[in-house]
Amino acid sequence: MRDILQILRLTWRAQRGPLIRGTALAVIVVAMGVALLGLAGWFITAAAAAGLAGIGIAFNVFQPSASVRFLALGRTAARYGERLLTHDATLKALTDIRVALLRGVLALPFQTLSRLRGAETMNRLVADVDALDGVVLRLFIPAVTGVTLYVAAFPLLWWLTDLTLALWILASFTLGCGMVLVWAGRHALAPSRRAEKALQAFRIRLIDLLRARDDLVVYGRLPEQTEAVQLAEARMRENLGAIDRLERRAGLALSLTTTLATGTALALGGVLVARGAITPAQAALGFFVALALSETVQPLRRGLADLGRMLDAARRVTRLLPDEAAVGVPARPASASAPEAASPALEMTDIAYRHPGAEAPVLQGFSLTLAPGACVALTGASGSGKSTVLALAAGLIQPEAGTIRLAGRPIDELSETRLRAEMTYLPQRSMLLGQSFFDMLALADPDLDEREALDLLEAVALSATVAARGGLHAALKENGAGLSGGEQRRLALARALLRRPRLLLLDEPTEGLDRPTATRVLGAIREILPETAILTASHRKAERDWADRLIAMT
Ligand SMILES: Nc1ncnc2c1ncn2[C@@H]1O[C@H](COP(=O)(O)OP(=O)(O)OP(=O)(O)O)[C@@H](O)[C@H]1O
Repeated sequence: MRDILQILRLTWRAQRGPLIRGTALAVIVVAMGVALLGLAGWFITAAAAAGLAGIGIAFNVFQPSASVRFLALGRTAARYGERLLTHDATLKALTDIRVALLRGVLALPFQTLSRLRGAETMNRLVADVDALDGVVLRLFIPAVTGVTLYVAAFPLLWWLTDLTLALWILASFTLGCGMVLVWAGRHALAPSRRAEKALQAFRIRLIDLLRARDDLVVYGRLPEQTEAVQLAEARMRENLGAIDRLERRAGLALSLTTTLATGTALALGGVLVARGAITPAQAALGFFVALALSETVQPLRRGLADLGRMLDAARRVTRLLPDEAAVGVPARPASASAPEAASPALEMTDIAYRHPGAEAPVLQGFSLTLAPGACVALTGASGSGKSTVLALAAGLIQPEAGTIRLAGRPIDELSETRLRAEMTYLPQRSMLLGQSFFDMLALADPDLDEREALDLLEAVALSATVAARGGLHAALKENGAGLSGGEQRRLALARALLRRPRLLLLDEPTEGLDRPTATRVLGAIREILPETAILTASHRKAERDWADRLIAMT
C-alpha cells in the first residue's frame, strides 16, 4: 500500500491543481445527484400531500422544479468537466512517471542494464504504468467522493429529517457496503495478480516466438512455443474471467445491500411519520437520498477488483523511479580539464575487476599504456577478459582497484559528454538504429552530410551494397535485418569512425568478414584516423597482423 501512496503523492505533486478541481467536481456531481433525487422525492410527496389536504393551489411548484432542472443540467456539466480534468491530469502524471521510469532504467549500472531483456523490460514498464491509471481514477477519486458525501450527508439528513434515519443511512452504507468492498478487494487480489502475470507471460512468449521463429523451426520447437503462448493466454482469460465474476458478484451484493439499506430507510421513515416525528415529505427525502447515495459505492468496485495488479505495478514502478534529483546518465563530474598532449591516450594501471556474483576476479593487476596513433590488440582465449578490459576503458564498468586515464585525466573525473566525445566503443553486437544507411550513421553525428557518409561507406567497402539497395536513404529493415552479418558489422564500424575519437575501442571489428575485406577495412581505419589510439579485442589473424603490438590475456 505504501507504493500506491507513493504513486498518489507523485501524481498529486505533478497535477495538484487539476486534481483538486476534478475531485471537487466529482464530489459536486454525486452531491447534485443526491440533492436531485432527494429534492424530487420531497417535491412529489409534498405536492401530493398538499393536494390531498386541498391546499395544492397554495403550493409553490416553481421553485422546486427550477431547482430540479438546475441540478439535472448542472450535474451533467459537472460530470463533463470532472472527466475532462481528472483523465487529463492522470494521463499527464502517468506520462511524467513513464519518463522518470525510463530515466531510472537508463541510470541503472551498466551490468544491471546489460542483463535486462529489451522487449520484456519495455513491455513491463508500459503495462505497469498503464495499470496505475486506476490508482487515481478508480480508487482515490471515488474514495474521497464517498467519504466527503457521507460526512456532509449525515448532519444534513439529521437536520432535514431525523437522527435515527440519518444514523441508519450512514451506518448501513458505510458498514454494509464497506464490508462488501473489502470482501471483493481481498478475493480479487490473487486473480488480479495472476491475470497480470499471465498477460506479461503471454506477451513475452509471443515476442520470443516472433523473434526466434527461425531457431524454433530449426530445432522443431515451434509447436511447443506456440502452445506456451496459448497456455499463457488461456491462463490470462481464466483469471480475467474470475475477476469479472467476482466483480459481478460484488455488484450484486452492493445492489442488495443498498436496496436493503434504502428499503429499511423507507420503512423507518414510515414508522417515524406514524409517530409524528417527521412529515411524509421528509421521509421521502430520506429514502431518495439513501437511494442516490448508492452511486458512491459502485465505482470503487472496479478499482478494488484491480487492486492486486495495481499493487504489484506500483511496487515495481517505485523501485525503479530515480531519486528526485537523479539525471539520465550515471552522474559524472562536469569537469572538462584540457587533455595533456604528451600523455598516453589510454593508461590502465593495476586494474582489478570481478564481475558481480563471480567467484574469482577476471582481471588482477592488469596494466597497459596506449600512445596516440598506436594500435594494440588484446588476444587470448575466449573468456580471458578482453571485452571486460574494453568495457572498463569505455567507462561502462568501474574497476575495484587501479586507475584508468584518458589523455592524462582519470576517466571518472571526465564529464559524460567529454568522455563520449573523446572515446568510441564498438561492442561485439551493435544496434543499428534508424531506417536507412544514412539514418544509421547519423546516430553518431546528427550533422552528417551525404558526401561524408558516402566516403565512409566506401572506406568500409559498403558502396556496392548501398548502391544495390537503392542508395543512402533507401528503407532498411529493423536493426539492419536483411543486410548480411558482415555488412551490418561494417556499417556499425563506419558509424564508430564518424566520431573521429581520440581513443577507439573495437571488439572483434572484422568478425564475419572475409580476409581481403577485413584487410581492406582495417587499413581504412588507420587511414581515416591516423592520430587515434586503437585498442581491439581480436581472435583473427588479420587483426593481429594489423596491430602494432599484442597483449596476451591469460
Ligand atoms: N556480466 C557478466 N557477469 C558475470 N560474468 C561475466 C559477465 N561478463 C563476462 N563475464 C565473465 O567474465 C569472463 C571474461 O569475459 P569477457 O567477455 O571479458 O571475455 P572475452 O575474452 O572477451 O571473451 P570472448 O573472446 O569470447 O569475447 C568470462 O568468464 C565471462 O563468463
